[in-house]
Amino acid sequence: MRGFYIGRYQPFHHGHRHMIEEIAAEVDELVLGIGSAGDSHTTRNPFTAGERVMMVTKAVEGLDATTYVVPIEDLDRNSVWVSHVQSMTPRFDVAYSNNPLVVRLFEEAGVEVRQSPMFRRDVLEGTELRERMIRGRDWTDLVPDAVVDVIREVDGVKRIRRIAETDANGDEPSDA
Ligand SMILES: Nc1ncnc2c1ncn2[C@@H]1O[C@H](COP(=O)(O)OP(=O)(O)OP(=O)(O)O)[C@@H](O)[C@H]1O
Ligand SMILES: NC(=O)c1ccc[n+]([C@@H]2O[C@H](COP(=O)(O)O)[C@@H](O)[C@H]2O)c1
Repeated sequence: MRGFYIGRYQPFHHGHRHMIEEIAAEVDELVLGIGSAGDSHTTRNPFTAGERVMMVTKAVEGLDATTYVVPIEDLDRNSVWVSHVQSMTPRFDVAYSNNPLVVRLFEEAGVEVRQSPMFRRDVLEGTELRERMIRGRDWTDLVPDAVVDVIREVDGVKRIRRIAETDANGDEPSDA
């Protein structure tokens, strides 16, 4: 059986890793969608699709299930989004998500969806991590070591701080 799990992974954190470990126990193969692939360099979406491909690929190394990492750009039309996803990915039998819109769209398209409880959501949340990077607070314990390495390689903390400063000065539009 093959499963599908999509997230923006801005950045990939231990909550995602926990969910993937649970999914890997149920499937033979797992397709990991990098959502909003066309977005980067904003406070809500600081990292590029390529950077997130590196984070996710390295963070799932050693998992029993075979994994495929596929970037997926957003569409203006929710009604055809599931077909768009299916056109970009290996065929899958079940979708995993805790995102209510994603759950609704897959269910309406007749795809089985499985949800799981949030894991340590008080700290394991992308928004919280980005805020910690901007404020200079510790964030490295909340993500796999491989993700720390990628963010260091691309000088990601400096980037997100610069974007946040620009936003605060009102110099540039942002989707945050
Ligand atoms: N701590 C967690 N435990 C379990 N699932 C999680 C956790 N955090 C996020 N998820 C789920 O992982 C998927 C991808 O989430 P996403 O990449 O948006 O992360 P996020 O932490 O919710 O980020 P953001 O705060 O930037 O929206 C969604 O289905 C989301 O509900
Ligand atoms: N119409 C669309 O393009 C559409 C619809 C539903 C979800 N998505 C994407 O799926 C991903 C869902 O991931 P999150 O659970 O991390 O929000 C996001 O990147 C979101 O933009 C896109």
